[in-house]
Amino acid sequence: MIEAVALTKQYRRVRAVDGVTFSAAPGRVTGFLGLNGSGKTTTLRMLLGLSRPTSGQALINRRRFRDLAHPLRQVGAVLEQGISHPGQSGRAHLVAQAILAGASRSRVDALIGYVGLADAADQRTGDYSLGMRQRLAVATALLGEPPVLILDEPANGLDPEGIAWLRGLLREHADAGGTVLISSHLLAELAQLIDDVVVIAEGQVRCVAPLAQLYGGTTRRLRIRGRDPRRLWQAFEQAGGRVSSDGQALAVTGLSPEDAGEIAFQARVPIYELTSDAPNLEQIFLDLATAR
Ligand SMILES: Nc1ncnc2c1ncn2[C@@H]1O[C@H](COP(=O)(O)OP(=O)(O)OP(=O)(O)O)[C@@H](O)[C@H]1O
Repeated sequence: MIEAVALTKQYRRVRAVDGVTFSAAPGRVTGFLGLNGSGKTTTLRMLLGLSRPTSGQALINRRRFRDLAHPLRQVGAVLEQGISHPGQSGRAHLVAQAILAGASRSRVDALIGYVGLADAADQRTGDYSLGMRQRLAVATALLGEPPVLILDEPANGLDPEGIAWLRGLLREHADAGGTVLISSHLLAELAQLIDDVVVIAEGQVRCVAPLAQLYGGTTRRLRIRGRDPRRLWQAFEQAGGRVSSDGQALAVTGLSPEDAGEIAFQARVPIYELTSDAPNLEQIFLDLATAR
């Protein structure tokens, strides 16, 4: 469990984080979303004990990071900065970090395979691609088998295969009862991955909701073509839908695809096409992240 309670960070003139309250629950992947400079990194650094809050509380499993008995066994972090010495191999880095995390050599070997670095483990990390460095950072975070994972923009530098890998890994972690908090400035990048959303803008929380609720709040538009458009138009309107036409197809809002199909069937009009606009997630996010 991760909790931010009225968390605030004031730098000299900048209030980077301003009364932020949210929680990330076990068994869920929580996306922490905001545009550049919105306060994500500052919040995560406070949760990880790397920056002291001006006021409010940053808690991991109900304790401040510095009060955790075995921090590396309770929380794993992937932060934006490079974590390894460029001259060191990935394996050497993990072996050194394993000592701090109280992890065994066999755990290191297992993690190298788990994050897909088996072929690159003995190369200098200075020669790693950004994606390989992200994989190494994830392996480092997992060394102490922590139930809580905090990741700052981990999808940066990953190709689609890497993102799919990360998605599988974090889902597995949450399904096993772990807590995952993952930041990004792109909602679409996380849409397949997260259960809950926290949107931050100008240091303040703008939205805390399950992802499904963000989707649900938008009205989907159906595009429908059938043999008798005029009859369909009437039938949809009678059922409470709002109908317009672009000359080729009807655009219908206010009805679900299931309703529209049933209504066409009742009206005995064969349907040639029935598609539903996917909600534009990036637009929903931008609206939230830029609203005042
Ligand atoms: N050490 C610091 N001293 C002064 N201001 C800072 C410091 N760290 C961050 N800030 C300011 O606080 C605000 C929030 O920064 P933060 O890095 O938390 O945002 P972010 O959402 O993580 O952005 P990004 O995605 O670009 O990393 C910014 O205006 C930033 O300039």
